[in-house]
Amino acid sequence: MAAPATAAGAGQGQGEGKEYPGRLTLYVFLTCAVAATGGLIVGYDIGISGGVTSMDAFLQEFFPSVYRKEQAARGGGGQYCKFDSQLLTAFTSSLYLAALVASFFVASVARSLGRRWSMFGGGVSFLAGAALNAAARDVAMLIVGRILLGVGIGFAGLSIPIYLSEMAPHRLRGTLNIGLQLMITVGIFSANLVNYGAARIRGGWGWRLSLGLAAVPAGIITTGSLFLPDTPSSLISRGHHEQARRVLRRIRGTDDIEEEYGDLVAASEASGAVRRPWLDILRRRYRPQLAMAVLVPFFQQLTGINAIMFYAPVLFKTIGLGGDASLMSAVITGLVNIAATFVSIATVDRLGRRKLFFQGGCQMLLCQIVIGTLIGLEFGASWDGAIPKASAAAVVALICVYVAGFAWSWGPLGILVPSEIFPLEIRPAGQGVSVAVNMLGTFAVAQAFLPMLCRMRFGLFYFFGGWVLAMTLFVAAFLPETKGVPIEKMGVVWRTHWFWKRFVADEDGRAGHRDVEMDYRKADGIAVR
Ligand SMILES: OC[C@H]1O[C@](O)(CO)[C@@H](O)[C@@H]1O
Repeated sequence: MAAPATAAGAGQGQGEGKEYPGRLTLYVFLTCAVAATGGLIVGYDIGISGGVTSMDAFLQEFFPSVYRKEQAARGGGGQYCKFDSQLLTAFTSSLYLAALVASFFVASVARSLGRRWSMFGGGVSFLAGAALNAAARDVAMLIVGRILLGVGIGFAGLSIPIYLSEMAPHRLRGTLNIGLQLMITVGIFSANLVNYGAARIRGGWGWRLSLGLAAVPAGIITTGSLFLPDTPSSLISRGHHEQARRVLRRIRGTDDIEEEYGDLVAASEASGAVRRPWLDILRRRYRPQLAMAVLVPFFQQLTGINAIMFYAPVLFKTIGLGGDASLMSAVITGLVNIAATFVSIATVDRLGRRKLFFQGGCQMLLCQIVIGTLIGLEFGASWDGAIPKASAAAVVALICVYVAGFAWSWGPLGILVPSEIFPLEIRPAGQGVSVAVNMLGTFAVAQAFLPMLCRMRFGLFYFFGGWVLAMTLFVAAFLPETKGVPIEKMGVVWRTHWFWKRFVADEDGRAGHRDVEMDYRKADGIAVR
């Protein structure tokens, strides 16, 4: 059923979209669900490292000096610094550097072989990494394994968000895209559970189980991707027109796909002129998208979320909860993370991206101020002994509220927004930039968190809080609303934005999308200059 086009607000560049015929079919839902399972590998890895690096047997075997330091701190004193070791953080963060490097060449694979094969490649590399890690005999094996996992994550992080955004009917793009973040949160949570169980295994081999079980999510996406069709956009841009039509008919559940197909072809033809996406992306007319591809993931990581995700067990141990209690608390934050992601799924295409960013930002900021103050008051600058039970419980509760705020705002939207703003010709390159920045940010936080906790102590929460304030103001002023705008017509949100229009306007004539966008703007009652 074709609904009439609705009017789009200009102001912030908000655009309500037009409607193509078709509906949400079971088929598109299932393909998106299978693709989203790739998020499990990303999440599993984020959740597993913190728990493993707090297991005594693992530390004794690979990082004996950290182990001795931790033992010495058990009697009290030095709480903020007991886990500070560069080698230990290198274990955690080597993966993110590898993913960063991988995201640069995956863009070419996604462009020339399609989104599906890049997902498959990611799964295979991740499988190999899991095997190597589970069998590790020395730090070198551990780190090579982590690098393979990182390459897997680079592949998945680049191709899955694009896949989802290209398959989804645009009215439900947010909802379906967030399936990926949902799977990331499920991955983190499963990893926390596995760690909780593995830490209890006698004989000190629990960490092998934790690292080896990464093969399960890797197996799921590797096999799953073999059954997925490629996206219509990707098929068209590689010249498979009939196949693209077939997929479009099937995913929209109607034969009346010519209008959408025509727009996709127009977008693809416009993009045909772009032969060097890595250079073209630097052109002035792509400046708004490039700015977002860099800043959105950069800010996402500076919320400080991964300080919690990686190190929740360490952090909770640091504030004096026992080993088990701290893993258990990490499990609780994991559950909150999943549950709150559903809020985003349910509201993102109705409320829009901006409202969620704004509400989530305010909630995180408040929590960070209160947590910092609470820990500061309890411990001050010198940290001796454990925090009283009531205060520790309050910190855990506040961290949950903070995680919830993140999970319906910057978590999913940090993936969704970059995947939906780029025109086809530079979409993989743009997503590559976004994944690279995300990985760099994740790496920096992973690497810097323990030394920062050691030096800034409770002030660390204020540090991240300051960034959350900055990003919330940034969104208010610079991020246009993208809900409901067809992905191939996204150019309109920049052309009607108070700030960004100056970058896109002067190259209009050469933009290629001009006609398509003009039609869209006329249809939607947007003033055409
Ligand atoms: O759910 C939290 C997780 O979500 C991400 O931000 C990905 O969007 C990760 O970096 C983080 O660990």
